[in-house]
Amino acid sequence: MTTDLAIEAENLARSYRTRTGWLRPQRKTIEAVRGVHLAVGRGELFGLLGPNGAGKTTTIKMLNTLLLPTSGTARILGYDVARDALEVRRRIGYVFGGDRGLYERLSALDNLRYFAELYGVEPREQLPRIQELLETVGLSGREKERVEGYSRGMRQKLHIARGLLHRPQVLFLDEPSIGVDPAAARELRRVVADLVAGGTTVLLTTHYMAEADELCDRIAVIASGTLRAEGTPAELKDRVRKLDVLEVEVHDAVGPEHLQRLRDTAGIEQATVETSGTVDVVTVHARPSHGTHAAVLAALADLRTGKVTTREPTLEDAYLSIINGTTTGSA
Ligand SMILES: Nc1ncnc2c1ncn2[C@@H]1O[C@H](COP(=O)(O)OP(=O)(O)OP(=O)(O)O)[C@@H](O)[C@H]1O
Repeated sequence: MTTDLAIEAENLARSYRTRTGWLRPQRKTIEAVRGVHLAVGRGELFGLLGPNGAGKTTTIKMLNTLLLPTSGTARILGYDVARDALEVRRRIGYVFGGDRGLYERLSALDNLRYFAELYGVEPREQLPRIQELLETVGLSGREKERVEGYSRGMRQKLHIARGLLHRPQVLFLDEPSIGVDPAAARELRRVVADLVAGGTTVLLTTHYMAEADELCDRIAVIASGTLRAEGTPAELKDRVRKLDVLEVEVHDAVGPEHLQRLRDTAGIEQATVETSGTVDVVTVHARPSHGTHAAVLAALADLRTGKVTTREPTLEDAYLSIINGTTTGSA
């Protein structure tokens, strides 16, 4: 089957039926994914970003045949995920973050041997393929150790090696760097970038904006089951480039009333706060104006403020602006 697209979705939707309550249980339908369109080219590294519960994992599970769509269609390398599930499975790998999916009491080598058997890798190809993958992910020399002694970063690398055993053309990476330290996360990014350089198509979900910015060719932002924006990291950042980003250090606790005061100020599109060490840092997105500086400080007048800085918008600024609804549509 020939198509330039590795991943396609048209109007893809999935709802879950659940029960709420205990004494008087009631049926409830959750529309996790509501009509998603995707077109990912072969060899692309595509990021799917969104807040918790946005529908990222549900989307991935439909694309990799683990869940049937409630409506809509999806194809991987031209094969329909519902009708040609076997053909799809042969060509994809799935790696998810966290602790599931590996045998703790076995060595990394034995884990990979087991999965190679399970994925139907030819017996005489198994060992060379495993050695090659251990090399790719940087675990050579540690493969005889039991997984229970592995660090988070090493486990993630092993997960990636497992997902690549059968040489998938399309790899789904669901939060690969969750809980991994910065040095190990950088190593993982190198592994992912190398895979894409070698021609693998990757669909990645992550909550780390800097990771998405560094790695992804294109990004789609999903919230409440619908796509809110799509474009290259640069295109997404351009949406907020017309805004000034102001950061104010505050040495007292910033309350919801301060944020509300800021949001009610003319020209301010967004105000958020994050605690960094002993200070609260208030970030404000504002339309460029001479008065912004003074207006922001006035809104925080009852607090002890420190350094005020203006900086270039980051992908995180663009992301927050998209999911909070201050920018919409395709880039
Ligand atoms: N098996 C299930 N049964 C019922 N509801 C579910 C099920 N799986 C997911 N949901 C709901 O569907 C919605 C989307 O969940 P999903 O796991 O796809 O989000 P996500 O974007 O991957 O979130 P996170 O970033 O937290 O992993 C959420 O409201 C979630 O509670």
